[in-house]
Amino acid sequence: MSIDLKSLIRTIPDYPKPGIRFRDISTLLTDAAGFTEAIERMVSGAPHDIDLVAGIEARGFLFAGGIAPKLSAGVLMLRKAGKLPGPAMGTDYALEYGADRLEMHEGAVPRGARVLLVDDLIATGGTAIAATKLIEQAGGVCAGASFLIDLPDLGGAARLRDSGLRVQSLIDFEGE
Ligand SMILES: O=P(O)(O)OC[C@H]1O[C@H](OP(=O)(O)OP(=O)(O)O)[C@H](O)[C@@H]1O
Ligand SMILES: Nc1ncnc2[nH]cnc12
Repeated sequence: MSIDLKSLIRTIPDYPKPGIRFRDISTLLTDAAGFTEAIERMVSGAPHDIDLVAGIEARGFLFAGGIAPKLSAGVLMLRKAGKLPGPAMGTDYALEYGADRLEMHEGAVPRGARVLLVDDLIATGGTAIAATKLIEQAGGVCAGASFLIDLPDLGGAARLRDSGLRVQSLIDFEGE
């Protein structure tokens, strides 16, 4: 029997700002069976001819680290501004509750490498679209995107699909 992964997500109202319903994955992460099943389902819905799994800091790292070995792929860290030690390239983007910048090491993506983008959640899609731009700017091919959670009311997954990307998510919070 499959686990009801949605029941393992906790919703915290008015975090980090009034009006935001924060979908907290920490309660799924501490559930060993739930986290294991989430990784297995993300792997089975993703394209398998992948060279690198790109995880978005911070929560995306957890899923990228779980998925990549199962696809025999490496992990590409997409970090927030100023965290990488080597020469980096980056892009600025808007969030549901602010603004941020994503960076990656120059030369981290071999030309033509097939990259699966992974994060815990997609909302407006600002972060994921910035990530796909960065991967492509670096010479990689964004072969798909996998999220644990989609907030369809904010339209991010639809925007990504409209750009031609294969997108999967396991859990939706719609109109709630
Ligand atoms: O689709 P979007 O509207 O761009 O929002 C989605 C992003 O927001 C959250 O990260 P956050 O920026 O809160 O960073 P964190 O993981 O470091 O807490 C989430 O983990 C995604 O990366
Ligand atoms: N509502 C939300 N909950 C958790 N992470 C988010 N990232 C953007 N919107 C979010």
